Amino acid sequence: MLTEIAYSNIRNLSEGAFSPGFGVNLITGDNAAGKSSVLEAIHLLSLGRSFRTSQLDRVVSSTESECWVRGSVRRDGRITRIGFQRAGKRNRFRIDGTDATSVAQTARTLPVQIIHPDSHRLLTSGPAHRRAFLDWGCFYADAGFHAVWRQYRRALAQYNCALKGRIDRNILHGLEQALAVHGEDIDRRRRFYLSELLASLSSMDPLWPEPEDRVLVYEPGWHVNTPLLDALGKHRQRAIRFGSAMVGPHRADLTVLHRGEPAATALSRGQIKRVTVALMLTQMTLYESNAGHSCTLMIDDIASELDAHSVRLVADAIGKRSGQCFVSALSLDDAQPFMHGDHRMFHVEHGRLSELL
Ligand SMILES: Nc1ncnc2c1ncn2[C@@H]1O[C@H](COP(=O)(O)OP(=O)(O)OP(=O)(O)O)[C@@H](O)[C@H]1O
Repeated sequence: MLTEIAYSNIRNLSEGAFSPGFGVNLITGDNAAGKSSVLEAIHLLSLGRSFRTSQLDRVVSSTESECWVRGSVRRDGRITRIGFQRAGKRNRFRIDGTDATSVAQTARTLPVQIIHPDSHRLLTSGPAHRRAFLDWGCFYADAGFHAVWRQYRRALAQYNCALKGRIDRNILHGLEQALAVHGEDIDRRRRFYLSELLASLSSMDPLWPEPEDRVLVYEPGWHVNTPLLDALGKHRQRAIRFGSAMVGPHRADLTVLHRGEPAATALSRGQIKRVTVALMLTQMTLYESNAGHSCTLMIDDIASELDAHSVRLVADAIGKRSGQCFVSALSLDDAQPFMHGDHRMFHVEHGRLSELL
């Protein structure tokens, strides 16, 4: 768990620090006070990226050229200090006073999961969101996944360059072999992870409308009964025409069906949000039971578009797990359903955070 956090120049947060508690940490404040920016700081500390934008420069205070976040993480009685700095176009990650070799190190030290107003895009937007969801689970559940995934991405980038004729096309076949080996490995790992996730889904049944009608369909990104190498060869001419690989795990998808129809069109907006929360919480609790330690959960403005009953269901589902959680809300009234057990309250005003005692 995160025991200390300090930050500088994250959007409207100039400089600040606080000590969150083990249970629920409520962060209240008016619109534009800086609540989401506090959660963004924690997200940056773990993953070096924002959950709101892919352009990190937007996160740095507009009048400054750099930002940083530092934190202390306690696990099994040991404290690890981690840090993230964005200066100019450069990101730097630190662990216990030395540069981290990759962001995977800080991500594993402080696993985080965030549920925010756009999380429903997991169901309503393109397959990239669902692949990211699957790969989040694989990354934390499977120590070997990240290395294979990187090898695949590297081979894919080279393959796409060769398809466009930027490098020698004679190497296409060799690259297809590398893509097939790593791609089938990714697929095997995703399938294994998914089987575990499916077995755990029932723990969040109260959040699903008619859970008995729920079906999740995984599509690997190429024809199921064909070896990936053959599929790549078969689609090579099309790939040359479009300048990118047509098949492979980078084209995978996971469709959630409700009564046989895609949940994105069969369910209401509020139901989609509940199902999204159910999927993300299942993923987190699965991680926590496999890893034996908790993940830091952040919930940004959950009340938006959910009725009181749905908020209560989400709060009950969250209350079942023990572990650190940050909840942002406009008022203490909105946050009331989450105030169970051990909780601390913080208030943000014009980018300044203080604890409510
Ligand atoms: N790069 C930046 N530099 C300075 N301020 C910024 C920057 N990016 C955004 N802001 C401002 O920071 C403020 C805080 O935004 P934030 O989204 O954290 O507020 P919030 O409390 O979560 O609001 P809401 O309840 O409306 O979601 C806003 O006024 C926003 O315009």
